[in-house]
Amino acid sequence: MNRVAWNSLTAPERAQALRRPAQQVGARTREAVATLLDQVRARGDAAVRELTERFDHVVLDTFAVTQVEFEAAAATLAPALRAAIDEAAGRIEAFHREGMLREYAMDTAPGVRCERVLRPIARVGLYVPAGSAPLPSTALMLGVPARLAGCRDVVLCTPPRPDGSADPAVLYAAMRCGVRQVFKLGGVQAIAAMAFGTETVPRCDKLFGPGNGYVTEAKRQVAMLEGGAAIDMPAGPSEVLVIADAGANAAFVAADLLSQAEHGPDSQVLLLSNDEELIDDVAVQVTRQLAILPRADVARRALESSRLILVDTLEEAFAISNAYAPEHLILALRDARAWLPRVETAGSVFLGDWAPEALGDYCSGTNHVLPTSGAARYVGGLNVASFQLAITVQEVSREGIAAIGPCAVELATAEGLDAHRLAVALRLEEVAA
Ligand SMILES: NC(=O)c1ccc[n+]([C@@H]2O[C@H](COP(=O)([O-])OP(=O)(O)OC[C@H]3O[C@@H](n4cnc5c(N)ncnc54)[C@H](O)[C@@H]3O)[C@@H](O)[C@H]2O)c1
Ligand SMILES: N[C@H](CO)Cc1c[nH]c[nH+]1
Ligand SMILES: [Zn+2]
Repeated sequence: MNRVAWNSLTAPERAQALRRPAQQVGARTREAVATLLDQVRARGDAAVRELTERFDHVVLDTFAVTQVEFEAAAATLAPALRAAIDEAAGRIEAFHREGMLREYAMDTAPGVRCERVLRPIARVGLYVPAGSAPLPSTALMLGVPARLAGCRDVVLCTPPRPDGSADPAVLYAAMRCGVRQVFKLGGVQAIAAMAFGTETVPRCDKLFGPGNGYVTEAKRQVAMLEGGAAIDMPAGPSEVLVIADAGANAAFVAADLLSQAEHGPDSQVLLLSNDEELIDDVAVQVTRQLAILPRADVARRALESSRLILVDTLEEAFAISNAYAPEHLILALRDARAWLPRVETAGSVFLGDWAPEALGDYCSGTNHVLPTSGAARYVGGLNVASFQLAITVQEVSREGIAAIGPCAVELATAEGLDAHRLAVALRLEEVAA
């Protein structure tokens, strides 16, 4: 793996060391995605069918998963896997339920009642990746909060397998969340179908879920197009940043780095440590563990843009991490909790030697749909609120307008908006009469 000593790097070299491969989405990708979106928008299902043949090498007459397919999926799944999906769903639901927004109301002045009420987003589109590995856990991470929010229509797209079927574990996880509108579609064509609607895929108000560079770029573009759809966040190629001290277990750290590297060639994994010996040991462990990883080829490509970084102090490591804003941050530190206040940006944090990031991926209860490419500077991971509208309400009595009306009149006058002033002043006159 690439090793660097932070204090020996110039400013441009530091920027280069932390540059994400996914940020190098070139003009060519942007243009290709825009063209594919246009095709689906203009020609609906016919274009979706052609693109599925081109990119997934599958010819599909219909994309919708049938009741028979759902039942077959549940029946073919090994009982142990069904039980694991059920167990994970239970903890994800418990944690997300506890963190739900609440409605509230208060009197901001006598006779002025202000409230927040919550409504589900009516029709949401979920994307579950399956390009290089089907991710049933992602179906849970999306489906559980959508269900808790009470979304009326939940559409889910996931790429087809070579035989034209959908992954049975993804279907079982979808069913577990009450999702029955599932389409065997992947990539840009899936995002376009849910954003614009086609003859068979319903148009959705907001799209959710992770994906590769094409999926993430397609989401970015549909969010900017008139008649497109809102999106949750940029949730692209996986990342992890580990801050480890001399007492960390090198084999654990290496396994955590590789667990994200194996997601895709454009994943990025970083280790920051103030202990050179630990870095040596992690490098040895990475090589050793890579030798027996089935997805070693993918991981090796991700490691090309990954780094083992020697820092002078742990404080410096936190400064680097906060600037980088990683999707996942592992603190393999003695008394990791004591360092938590230093964390200013991150999608999800894992404290101590016994909290591998893979637990958050599957079953600790937190959500694994998290911001990548530095988006953790301004957005958090997926939660129930992502699927809700927070609507404010105000109810004002005669007493209320008498109390706060003059304030509005003053501000409207200052802004030179006379109709605003009048809307309040007329009522004030009536109340005074
Ligand atoms: N940030 C998060 O929260 C999070 C969570 C889970 C997974 N992920 C990431 O999701 C990604 C999953 O990627 P994946 O590839 O396995 O599955 P995917 O489902 O995202 O992408 C597969 C689809 O890409 C399309 N595609 C492939 N080559 C193309 C091309 N040349 N042009 C246009 N479209 C093309 C195909 O239609 C295919 O169906 C990984 O990068 C993983 O790290 C991120
Ligand atoms: N680590 C991924 C998010 O970057 C989520 C995931 C799903 N399955 C395994 N991992
Ligand atoms: Zn993962």
